Amino acid sequence: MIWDYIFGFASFPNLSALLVLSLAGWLLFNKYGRGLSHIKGPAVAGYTDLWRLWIVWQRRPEVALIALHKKYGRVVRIGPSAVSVSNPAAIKVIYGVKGRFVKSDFYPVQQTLANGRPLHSLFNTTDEKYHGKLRRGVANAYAMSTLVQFEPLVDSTIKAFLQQMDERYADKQGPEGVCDFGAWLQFFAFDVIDELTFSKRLGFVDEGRDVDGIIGDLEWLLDYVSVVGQLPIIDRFLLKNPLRLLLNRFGMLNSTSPVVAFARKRMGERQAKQPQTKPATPPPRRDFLSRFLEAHERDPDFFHHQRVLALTVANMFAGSDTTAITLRAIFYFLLRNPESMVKLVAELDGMEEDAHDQSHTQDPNPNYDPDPLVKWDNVRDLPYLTAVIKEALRCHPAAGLPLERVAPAGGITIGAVERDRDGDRDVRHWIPGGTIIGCSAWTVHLDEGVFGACPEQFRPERWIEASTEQQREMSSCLFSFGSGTRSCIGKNISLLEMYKLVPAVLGKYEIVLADKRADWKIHNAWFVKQSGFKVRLRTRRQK
Ligand code: HEM
Repeated sequence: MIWDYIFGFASFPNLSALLVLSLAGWLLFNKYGRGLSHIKGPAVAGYTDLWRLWIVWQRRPEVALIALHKKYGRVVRIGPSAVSVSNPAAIKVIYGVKGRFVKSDFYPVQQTLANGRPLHSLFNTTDEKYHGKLRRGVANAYAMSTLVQFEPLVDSTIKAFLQQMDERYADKQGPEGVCDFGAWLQFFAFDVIDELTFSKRLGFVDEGRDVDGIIGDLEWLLDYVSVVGQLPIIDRFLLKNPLRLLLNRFGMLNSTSPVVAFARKRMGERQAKQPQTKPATPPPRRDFLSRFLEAHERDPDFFHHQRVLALTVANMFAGSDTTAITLRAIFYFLLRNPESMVKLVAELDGMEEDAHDQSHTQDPNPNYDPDPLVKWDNVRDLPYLTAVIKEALRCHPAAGLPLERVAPAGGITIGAVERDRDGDRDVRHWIPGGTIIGCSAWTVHLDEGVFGACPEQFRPERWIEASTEQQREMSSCLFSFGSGTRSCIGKNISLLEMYKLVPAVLGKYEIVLADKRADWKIHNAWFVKQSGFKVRLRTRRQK
């Protein structure tokens, strides 16, 4: 009897109607049942995450987000269960050291595969306990005190970079002298991270090209993760579908990315070279891999080889494009603001002679370097250089999407009662537990209350003119490296690269834009990459 009823109902029109009703019910639940109806935003965004996906697909989500915050205020609903916050004060709440807001499912989409298994790295894991143990085990390798030991590794890549600039472009007329500087800065950033991690450059700078298609592969991955990350479930049907993983595990399909293949090869070489007995003193130049392998020796169960591999891959994934983007921003903004360029060059020229590394001159040997590089210790406190780097990080943050976290169970109140000339305004918002919430540096950095007037303008002076208290506030709200327990562990390394490369290039060349009328092009696929940044180089002087 009941079966007759069910089969009688299961006609095509009835099933279609049921489907339409369920879909409508689900959309309405998304819009009104998730506890976010009180937060303003584009109407469609409340119904489906496909809206976010579409915005990201168009490759300028940072522009869309800035416009949304201008229109709707500091808290904007960008999905059925997702909000973006542009209020700098929210950084402490969302990314605070207690780590109560865990990373969202956006991050595991970024896990690269090795033998059909996703690599859980420092960057992409959502497991806070695991992350804490992993980070504590290797934090020392990234510490400020370790930088001095990394300096020679950065120097060797800078020298290779300058040599290529000399041989290929410097002082050349016509099309021959036009250097795609943006591409070269990327070659530099990739080679530095290879050198720091494995003591071996892959050869991007030496060959002037994308070796083994690594840059192209990462670009593809970023295009994929930025879009799929808006609806992470799709990843299970595409890159991480179980059949694909299984075929990969049994060697019937090779989906190991070139970055992982490169890292694994280097690890294999290192392990083959390792002596049977431990040396009494560690080697003088310890790269990241040797430090990670030391962690493996201390705790082989936790830091097993797959994890060591994940750590090296995280360096390459998180440390190459981001640094290249910031370097491009520094040079580009300087070229677009000649008065800033003049001030910076004057500061660098004014450095004392001993700011240059002449350590090897004590040794009267053929290694004498007539063109020494500045030392980190001598440039790290230069006020204008520091202001330029901070301002470039502020105006063009490398990460171009909100750094998504999940609000803790029990929910949270964001905002405060604000007082202005018109009296008190209650701008508090209740965010239910489980909501995806995040700040994007692109919107946070436009806060006039923190960063001063005309925040859309590149003006390094704002970091110098501000009072000590304001400077502290600005630095704590500079969100380019994230904040809290999951903030960038490689920040010091990238600063080392910037503080060394910028003086090296500007000390050697006068740079001009190849075509002043041509703006760079921007492609935001999680990382906000620029292209079409071409220059000419004229040799200034030999030190
Ligand atoms: C200008 C250069 C860089 C920028 C702008 C940058 C930006 C960031 C940001 C925003 C995060 C936090 C992501 C989040 O919360 O979702 C992060 C994390 C991370 N970065 Fe960087 N980064 C840079 C350079 C580097 C370098 C050179 C390395 C490696 C040597 C590196 C390794 C990492 C790692 C491993 C994490 C994950 C940290 C954790 O969760 O514990 N980054 N970076």
